[in-house]
Amino acid sequence: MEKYKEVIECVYNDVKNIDDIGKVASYIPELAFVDANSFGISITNIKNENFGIGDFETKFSIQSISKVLTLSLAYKFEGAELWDRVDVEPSGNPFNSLLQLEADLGKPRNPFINAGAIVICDVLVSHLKNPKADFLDFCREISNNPTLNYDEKVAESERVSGFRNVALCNFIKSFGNIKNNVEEVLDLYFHTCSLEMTCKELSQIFLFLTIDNFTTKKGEKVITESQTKRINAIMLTCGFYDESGEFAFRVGLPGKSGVGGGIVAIHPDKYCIVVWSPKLNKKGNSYKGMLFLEKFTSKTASSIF
Ligand SMILES: NC(=O)CC[C@H](N)C(=O)O
Repeated sequence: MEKYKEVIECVYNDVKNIDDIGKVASYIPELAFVDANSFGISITNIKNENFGIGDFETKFSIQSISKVLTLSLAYKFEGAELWDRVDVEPSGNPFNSLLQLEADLGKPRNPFINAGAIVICDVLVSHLKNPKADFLDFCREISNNPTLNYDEKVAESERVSGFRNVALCNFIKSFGNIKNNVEEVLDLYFHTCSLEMTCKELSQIFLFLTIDNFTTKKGEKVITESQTKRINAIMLTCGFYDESGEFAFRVGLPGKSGVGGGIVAIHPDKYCIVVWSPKLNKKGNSYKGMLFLEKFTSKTASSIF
């Protein structure tokens, strides 16, 4: 941890005051109220040792980072059958695009674009008695953190402004790939996106994808080793929408971003690192977050390649 700590302090100070060309997401009105200059980093290693700097203990909206959590639970339920409903190919398109869905007959390219995550939420609605409460329980259990919660204001803001997501869900349903009621599926989707966590909490919850054979405090396995490998692979190839290649090229770790400005990156068997800076580049990924991680993995020579 000492080696990482020194590099994090140094890169944090380097990146903190650079001219940030990004813009805070405002298409979900509630997200625009964030302090645009927030900047936090947290790293947790497989021994559960943690180090953080800056605003690493401030809660923010994790947005699409939640797509990894919903996928994990749906994969646990369905196993390999899940891939009949959603593919595992990079889309090369923006996260909220409708473009490929018609040609692909309502089967989303991957679970980390909005279309794919909406199908994953439909799978969860089919399996869970109380989808919102049960999914939250799953997150609380794998993180051993009973304080995790949704931000109802953000969820409501998404509901009233989520025209594209409503379109996506209805369009996919027209192909038969949404089995439940559209409102119920979207209600779960908007809530999962509204989950709020700190950088520290995020770097801890994702230990289940960092550590082989991870078990919860109750001694239960979350997903199998093979499932862990596959989810990390999808993060590497699809975690940053049409900038996934760029992230793999510059940072070299499996990761996932959200329009709240958070990025989670995993070095399997070593650590999980999280950066939060709300100003986003044109592809919807945190501008400073990507820069920080590029410098961090370069200086520590700790990418997976
Ligand atoms: N990329 C993201 O973080 C997008 C999530 C956002 N809730 C949406 O549905 O548009």
